[in-house]
Amino acid sequence: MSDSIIRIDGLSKTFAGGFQALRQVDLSIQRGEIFALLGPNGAGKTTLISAVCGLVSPSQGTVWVDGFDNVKAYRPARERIGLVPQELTNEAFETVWNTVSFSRGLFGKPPNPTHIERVLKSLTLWEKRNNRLITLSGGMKRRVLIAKALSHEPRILFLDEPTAGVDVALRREMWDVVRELRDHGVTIILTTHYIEEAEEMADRIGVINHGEIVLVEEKHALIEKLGRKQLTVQLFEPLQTLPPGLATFALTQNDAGDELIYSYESATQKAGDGGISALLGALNKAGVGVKDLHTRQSSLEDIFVDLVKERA
Ligand SMILES: Nc1ncnc2c1ncn2[C@@H]1O[C@H](COP(=O)(O)OP(=O)(O)OP(=O)(O)O)[C@@H](O)[C@H]1O
Repeated sequence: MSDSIIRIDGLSKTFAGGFQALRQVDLSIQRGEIFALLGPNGAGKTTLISAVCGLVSPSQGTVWVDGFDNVKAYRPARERIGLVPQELTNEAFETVWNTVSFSRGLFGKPPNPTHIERVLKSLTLWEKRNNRLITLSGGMKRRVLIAKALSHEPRILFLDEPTAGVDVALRREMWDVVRELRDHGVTIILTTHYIEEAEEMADRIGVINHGEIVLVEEKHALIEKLGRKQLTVQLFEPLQTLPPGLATFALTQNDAGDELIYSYESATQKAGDGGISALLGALNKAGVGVKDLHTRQSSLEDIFVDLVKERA
């Protein structure tokens, strides 16, 4: 058997109003991996994380955290988990040092300034330790959230949408931080809407929809499946028939005949017909005037819709 740090068995959650947010979820998280949980709004990601962290009580099923039942052995299970929420709440006037130290205290752990110092240094927050949170940049605030979650030395870190609404530079910075934590042996579970984030970070990807895990797959296998792109070629003149030189390409035309739509695999770029440059060459050779080009990658939303349709 592989080494699971979290095992979720038959987990269901029906809220008081009767809404079923989780349906018989079975999932194992491997020790030391980065697992990305993807799903559209309302899919059940936060409910699932909350149930694992013991913040939502399941209607059915069991969660094992490092061998501890998270209901019957709540304390040791919860102690192993750090949870990074999306936003800081109500601590604007507290200093970085105090807020991170206080988080440790919430787990009943004795003060350990050496650990807090190590965490702050590893997140490049050490220079800011006496700053009030209100004076920090957005990126620094996100790092404080991670520092708080690491203050009690958890082995597992949950990150709920770690880069929602942040710019590209900061997103890359967050990714580096997460990777470094993994290199130090922390198991990471993150939720995200960004395919790019999952693509960049995750060892494995799970997709949840309508409270059901619809797929769990090793990243590379998933990207092979999902990474489709579309190139739309706008023409100066509508084409009545495709010139023979274009017959080898997987093209469709719009009704007006002035757009050609070409689908190809983005992840591998291994189109058997030679790909975009060959297509443009063939258009040129056939004397077809190209007005404009657009590429479009399947969005996560598209992918989910496809996944759900496939499994309907
Ligand atoms: N306390 C609650 N009572 C009733 N329904 C709830 C409660 N909390 C969540 N839900 C519902 O459960 C479903 C799943 O919500 P959840 O927050 O887990 O989704 P999510 O995948 O995290 O979505 P998002 O990406 O929007 O954060 C939603 O339809 C939500 O309205």
